[in-house]
Order: sequence, then structure tokens, then C-alpha cells
Amino acid sequence: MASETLSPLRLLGQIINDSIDIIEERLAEASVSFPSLDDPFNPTSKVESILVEPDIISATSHIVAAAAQLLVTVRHPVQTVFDDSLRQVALNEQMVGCTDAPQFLRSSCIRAAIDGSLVEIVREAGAQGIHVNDIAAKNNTDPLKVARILRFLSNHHIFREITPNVFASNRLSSVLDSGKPSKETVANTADRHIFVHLVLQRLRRMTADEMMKSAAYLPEAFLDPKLSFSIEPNETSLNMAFGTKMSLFEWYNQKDPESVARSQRFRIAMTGMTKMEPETAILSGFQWKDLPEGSTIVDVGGGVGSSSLIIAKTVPHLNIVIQDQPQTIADAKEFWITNMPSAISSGRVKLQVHDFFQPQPIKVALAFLLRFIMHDWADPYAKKILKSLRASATPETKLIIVDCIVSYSCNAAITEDIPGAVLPPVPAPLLPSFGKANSLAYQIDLQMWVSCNGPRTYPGPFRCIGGQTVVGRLFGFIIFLDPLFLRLCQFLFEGSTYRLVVVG
Ligand SMILES: C[S@@+](CC[C@H](N)C(=O)[O-])C[C@H]1O[C@@H](n2cnc3c(N)ncnc32)[C@H](O)[C@@H]1O
Repeated sequence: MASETLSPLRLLGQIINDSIDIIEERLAEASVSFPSLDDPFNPTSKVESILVEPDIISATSHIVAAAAQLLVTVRHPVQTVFDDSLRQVALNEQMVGCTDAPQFLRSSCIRAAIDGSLVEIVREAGAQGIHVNDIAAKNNTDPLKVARILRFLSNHHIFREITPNVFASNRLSSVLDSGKPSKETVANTADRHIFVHLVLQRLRRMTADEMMKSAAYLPEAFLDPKLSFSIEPNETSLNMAFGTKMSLFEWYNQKDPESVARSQRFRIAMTGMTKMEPETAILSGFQWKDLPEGSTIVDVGGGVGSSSLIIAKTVPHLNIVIQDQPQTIADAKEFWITNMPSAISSGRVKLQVHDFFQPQPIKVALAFLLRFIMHDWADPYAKKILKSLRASATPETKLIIVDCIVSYSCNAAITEDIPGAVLPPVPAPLLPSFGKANSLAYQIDLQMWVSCNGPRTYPGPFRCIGGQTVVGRLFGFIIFLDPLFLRLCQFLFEGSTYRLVVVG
């Protein structure tokens, strides 16, 4: 049948089938099979290395986008909307048992499975699985509740119930695994606590604590006559949720144990974000190796320096200064001593406490790197940060900003003025924004809104003020773009990803 006569359902099915063909042909060529959901995830296996090849990622993304769209197309709209509104309500008899689990229950059960060491205990039992009574005896919990959590997760393909009340690991549960003996994780809550959030960061892109609680207040903040229009970092949903008058970072920087734990967890989560990108992303977007021997680059608000670590390991002729707030710099010391002590002892990498709203002390930088900084701040604050960098820039200094592009969900190019930045077309009837296969940018956008009143802009990376062009020199900064980098992880290097802030 000609494609123009196919129904939307068939077209979506065709996208899925064509993409499966691409994946299977490649796997057959390498004489491997697609991993089973029942087996643990093995990141070092040959098949997993094939599954992250660009063509296969593209095919996988088409399947994800098409399958998600197929689901919402075929399902009863009330079911779909109720799933999304995070309520487990059966509207009428027909729908009893049909509604999917609210996301927040999934989050909570995943966290319970990790915090309760269920992941490690079940993994140690091997393929024959383990009864909930034996699990509960190991972690001192109620077996009936263990069963409810694991059964709920099994229904979402995380764990398997192989016989009544007997559970075994699978591909998805193994991603939550610390790899440690359960005796250790049951005994060492603090250690596990840190690990939990690394994993959740990979899985859920943000902690299931402050971000979830803040997001719960999004409707209230949106409808509040004052907060709705506010761009202040301390007038957010987070402020409503936690009853604080502090901005996110001030709130993290408090000295009480809960805040210290939260801010440390945030830093680990940010390190986890680096692991969600291809390792080479930060290297392919900008040719660091072309900077002259001995050049200094400054990672402004660099966190513990997880991106700088990749640069430092790959481009040994650069000096790197990582700047951040005092607590973060204290953690950064530990991070570098663990991961690359020679860089610190040789002085190639320096860790510096610096408030980016104050004048920039490094006057010889050949590049200022700002990764996930602009998206935290509304325009007046972002301008202030950039102005202080501009004041310390030389004519050769490059400004490199890494953030997510937020596309329109209709067909409208937002990267048309950027050479090489145009993404491949999305086949009809998929959403032009690529739907579920491209949800990270939208999630980050809303998380920045609810937690920091991050940029209040319309979709798209650019809001050109004063007719400035996006590529080229911007008041002394040179902006770089790389199409490969864009295609791989939908990040962008330019004046500002969410919007162009002109620094006058
Ligand atoms: C979203 S994180 C990004 C961290 C890092 N660039 C990365 O990509 O992982 C924002 C960073 O800005 C830092 N930050 C917030 N306010 C700051 C300030 N006034 N001066 C310096 N750093 C600040 C935070 O401590 C945090 O490390």
C-alpha cells in the first residue's frame, strides 16, 4: 500500500518495523542477538557497544518515538490523560485495572528498591530468584510490602516474578545495581544513599526528592498572581514546596545535615548527567586540542569538574581552572584526587572558589566553558554572569555554552540560521519534536522553571536581541557549533542555548 494511503496507526507501525530491520541487520552482521529483557544488562558486551552506534541510536529513537505515539493514539484518551495526571483513578468499570501507574509511584518504588537493597539481594539469588520472605529477612522489612513493591515494578518490566512471590533480576533492575554485596549495602545506608541518586539521575534525570516535590507545586506557582510572572530565583515552586525564601543554591548551601546531604547529592547527580551523554560529546562539539599549548580554559560554575575531567584526560596541553561555590570546590578536590590526582599535583588543573556574579579573576582564558549554567538563570542574571566574563575576555577568548535545545513541537525550524545544526527530518506522522525520544530537553526546561525560575522564553534556542547573528563574533566572543555534536546529544554550543543574551 502506498504510504500516503496508510492510516496513522500503520504508518507508525511501519516506522517501528523499518527501524527494527535496521537494528536486526546490523546485529546479524555482527552475529549477535538483541539482549533479552530477562537477562542482566552487561555494558561491556559486544551487542551493547553496537546498540550505541549512531545509526542504531537513531533507529532506537524512531522506535521509542513511534511506539509512544502509537500508545497514546490507540489508547482511550481518558486513560492516557489520567496516567499523565499522575492519578490512579478508575473512572468506570471498563477502565478498572487499565490505568497505568502514576510516575510518582514508580519513582518511589524504584527508590525503595534501591534504598532497601532489594536490587542487590535479588541479584545475589541468581536466575532461580528469591522468595519475598527471604528478602525481608535480609533487610529487616515486611515481606508483604516487599512483594507489593517488586510486583508493581515487575509489572513495569523492572524485576521478574518467576513464581508466586519469587523474584529475579532482569535487564532493567540490573541498571539500579550498586554491584556491591547486599550485606554491605544493607549495613551502609550513607554510601548507598549517594549511589541511589547517581542511579536515579541516570534513570529519571533528576532526584526524586526536591525536584519531584517542587514540581508538585507547579500549578500553584503558575496560577499565583505574583509568582506566575516572577523571574526571581527565590520565588519558585521549590520555595512553595519547602517554605523557604532562599534560592535553590542558597538553600543547598545551608550547613544543616539535610542540606549538606542534598547539595552533595545534587553534585553527584550533575556528574551523572555527564554519563548520560556520549563520552566524546564535550570533545566533539569544540576542538579543544586546537588551542595552543599551555592555554588556560575556565570551567565557570563547573561543579566538581566532570566535563573538565574528560577534557583534561584527552587534551594534556591545556590548563584548566574549575570555579564554583565553596562546598562544591571542597567536593571537587576529592573528585580529582580520586580520578586524576596528577592533574592537581602538577598544577594543570586548579580548583577555585569564585562567585560568577563577581568580576572574573582569570584574565588570560582562551575559553570560558559554561555547561548547564545559563539554563539556571533568568535573563538579567544570565547577562550579569556573561558581562563579568566579557570584562575579562581577550579578543581571542571563546565562549562555549552547553545547554539543551527546546524545540517547538510543531514543524518550525529553530536552527535554520546555524550552519550544520539542522537535525534530520522526522518521518510523518511522528511529532516533529520527536516526542518521547526527545523528552530530556523539555524535562530539564521545566525542572529549571520549578527550581530556579530558569529562562522564561518561548521554545527555541535563540531570541536575538538587536539583530545579532547567532554564529560569529558576539562582542568579542567567538561561538562554535558542531553538527555531529548536535545530532548525537541535542546539545548546542553557541551564545546561549535557550536564548541569545546580548552582553552590551
Ligand atoms: C547545573 S550545575 C552545573 C555544573 C557543571 N557546569 C556541570 O555541567 O556539571 C550549576 C552549578 O552552578 C554553581 N553555582 C550556582 N551559583 C553559583 C555562583 N553564584 N557562583 C559560582 N557557581 C555557582 C552550582 O554550585 C553548580 O555547580
